[in-house]
This record gives sequence, C-alpha cells and structure tokens, in this order.
Amino acid sequence: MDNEVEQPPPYIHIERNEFSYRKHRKQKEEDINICICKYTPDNPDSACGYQCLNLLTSTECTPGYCPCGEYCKNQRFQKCQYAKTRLFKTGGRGWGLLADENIKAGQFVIEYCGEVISWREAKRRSHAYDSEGIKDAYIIYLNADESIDATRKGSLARFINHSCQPNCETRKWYVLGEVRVGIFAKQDIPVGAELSYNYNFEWYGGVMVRCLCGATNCSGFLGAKSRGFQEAAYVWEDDDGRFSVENVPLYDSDDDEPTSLSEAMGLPNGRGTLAGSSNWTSPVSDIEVLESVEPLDSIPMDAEFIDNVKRDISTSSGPHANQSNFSQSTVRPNVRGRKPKIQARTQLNVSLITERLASKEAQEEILACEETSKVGAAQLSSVYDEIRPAIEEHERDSQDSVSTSLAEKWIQASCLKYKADFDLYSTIIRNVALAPKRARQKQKETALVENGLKYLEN
Ligand SMILES: C[S@@+](CC[C@H](N)C(=O)[O-])C[C@H]1O[C@@H](n2cnc3c(N)ncnc32)[C@H](O)[C@@H]1O
Repeated sequence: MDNEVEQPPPYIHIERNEFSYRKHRKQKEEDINICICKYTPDNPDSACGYQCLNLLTSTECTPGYCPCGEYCKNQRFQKCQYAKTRLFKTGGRGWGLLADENIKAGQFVIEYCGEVISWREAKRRSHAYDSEGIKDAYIIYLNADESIDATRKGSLARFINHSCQPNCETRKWYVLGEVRVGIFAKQDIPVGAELSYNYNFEWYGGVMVRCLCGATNCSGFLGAKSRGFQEAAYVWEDDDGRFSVENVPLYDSDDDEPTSLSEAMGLPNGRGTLAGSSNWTSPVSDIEVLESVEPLDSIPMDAEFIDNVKRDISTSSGPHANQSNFSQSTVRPNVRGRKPKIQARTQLNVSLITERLASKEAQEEILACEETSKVGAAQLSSVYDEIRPAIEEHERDSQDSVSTSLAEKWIQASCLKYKADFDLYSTIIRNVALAPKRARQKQKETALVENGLKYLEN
C-alpha cells in the first residue's frame, strides 16, 4: 500500500517576517499609540474591542503600554491569532488553503509572512525565479519601497490562491513600528470553503498565468491589469495541468492562430502590412487612438507651445497625414513570428493641428488652464514640504507615517493638480477636435450679419 501523502514543494515555514536587507525597525517610545480602553470583567469587549482607537486605525497595541494589559484583544498579528485553515490540492491551480472552521466576515485569517525585501530585489528575484522555472509567484506588494517574498520562506498564507470574486482581502496593519500584511475575511466563510483574495500586486514580467478562478467577472489572467501583462502572447498547458501564457497580444481577434514571420513582417503573403503601406487597415478607431496621442503629453507649458508643437511634429509625415487629425496606428513586427501587435502610435496631421491650436480662443483657454495647473503644482509642492520632515524622520518615502489631516490635505492637493492637468489636456484636445465646429459657427454668424445688411439695403 502507498502511504505517501502528496506534499507541496518544500519551503521554510515562518510566522514572523524576516529582514535580511535591513534591520527590523525598533518602535520609538514617542511613536507608541496608547488607547483609552479599560478592561472590565463583565464586558470583555471593553478590552480593545471594536471601539479601540488603535484598532480603528489598523494599529496593534504595544504590550506593556496597553491599559488592558494581558486582556488586550488587539494584538492578533503578534499573538498569531489565526483562523483554522488546511492545505489542499486544487484542480489546475496547485495547492490552496481552505477554511477549517467557520470564519466570520471581517475576521483576521492569517498573516502573509515572508522575507521583506526591497523593490529592486523583488524585481531581480522575480526574474531569477522565472529562469529557475518556478511557476508560482509569491511576491506581494508591501509599500512604495518594499515587498514580501514568500517563495522560500513564508506562512500558510502563501498558498492562498487568487480569485476575481474573492472571499478574503489583504489589509495592512502597523505592528510594533512595522507594516504587516494580513488576510481578512470579506464575508462569512463556511468551513471547507477555499480561501482566496484578489492579487492586486504588480506582476513582475515573466510568464502570465491564465486565471482559473471560475468567477463570472474573471479578468482572464492573473495580473491582467498590470503593466507586465502588456508585454506578452501564448497560452499553453503545462505538464502539471496549469495554463500559462507568454506574449499575450493586446487585442483579442477572432482568430487566434499564430501568424507566420512573413505575415508578421507584412511581406506579400501576409494580411497585414507595416504602417505606411496602403494595404493595412487599422482596427483601431480614431477615438481609441486619441487616448494615446503621445505628443500632447509633452506639449511644453508655456506661451510658446505652438511653436514647439510645430517643431515637434513637423517631421511627421505618412500616407494618411492629410486624411484625419490622427492617422494610422503602426504595427510592430513580432520577432517570434507571431501576430503583429497593434501599437497605438500615431502620426499627426501637422498643418491642421497647428492651425487649430493657433486660434486666439484656443490659446486663451489653454493659457488659463495652464495657470490653474501651475497653482495646483505650487500647492502640492507646499504640502509636500510640510510632509517631508515626517517622511525623513521615518526614513521612507511614503505617506504611511503622516497624520490623517496632513494626508487628507495631500490627497486634496493631488486631486486639484490632477484635475487641472486633465482640464489642460482636454482643452487642447477639444480645441483640436472642435475647431471646425467653431469655424462653422463663425461662418453662420457672418452670413447672418451679411444677410441682415442685404435685407436692410433692399
Ligand atoms: C501565491 S501562489 C498560491 C499557491 C500556489 N497555488 C501553490 O501551489 O503554491 C500563486 C500561484 O498559484 C497559482 N494560482 C493562484 N491563483 C490562481 C488562479 N486563480 N488561477 C490559476 N492559477 C492560480 C499561480 O501559479 C500563481 O502564480
């Protein structure tokens, strides 16, 4: 009889994050938040229950400082107060974790432990794991500078799979001066149900994985919304029954077969041709192309912008340059003989755009928006100056450690600045797109005046 029970690939089990590239931060006394809870035996919830100020700000109480002492219930990460879970083998998604007891909505399930590493190291390791053939990704985002890597060392949380309709979520908590990531139940989870959360972390290149979560709103691939996903093209079934993807094209055509290299290069037997050839018809509409008009991003913010635009775009030419404001998308030959990828690169109709942006109305409108944008930028930079000491004190370039009121100020200033920038760009686009309407309106007005004069003459 075969007594061997299948086990997941080996890893080192830890229940505390490990710090190899830097030391664990020591919590300074002045940084310790002390709540005002009081333990009373007849009301156990009084000991750092749902009204605890620390709990409400996702901060664990510090032992020795909490007024509730040993009764404090707000030290779940420190005391590893996890829900009961169990490993199991899924169909097609490797190992997974399931609830081994009923879990209540909002309950802390488990901490995502691993090695705390810098973003640079995360990127390096991710590529290294990829080339070592490690298919499962265990690196998650911690903050602007750091990640947690549970590939070699981690807690059971490393086995929780992704779902586009998850029953858990990740939450960040401050514990003794460090940020830690916990998995929390989003809803009541019955015993035996698989635990899942949405992998909202940046997918560092490498192979893409087809999502097998089965949710109706499934986005198709793990990390489908990440930047890394844009690079990729093929779905294959691995030996272990998992689907992986390499080089997924940005568009989804009705026939997904690979094209030959000659097709991809636009040679005579191919359907597509490189930009500039009259055979190619772009499936990308003008509206879609508008979203990615690159030169508009780089229009300088001063009164001489028209001249600069003229200079910047005077070199663009092409067969379609005089047909519309934004002409053909270009096609990048795919070196691996796959379908050509449509790139939303555009060529501009130079004279038309210059003419439209040169109108007095356009200039006035754009300059006014530019002014608002400058005010927004100045406000943002002054708020940043306020925040800087707090950031420097905490030796990290994030707003994790500033007060809520300052963070709110920062958010308001950022929104103002983004809105001003948006207004500026949309004004430029509107002036390019709507100028003919304005011209027609003027013609109409002139005609009305002329007709009126004629009427009076008669
Ligand atoms: C953090 S690990 C989860 C545990 C993993 N299943 C294991 O066996 O160790 C993430 C990896 O699990 C697999 N995975 C997780 N969720 C998936 C899903 N919804 N569909 C397909 N594969 C999934 C992918 O290979 C992914 O890189």
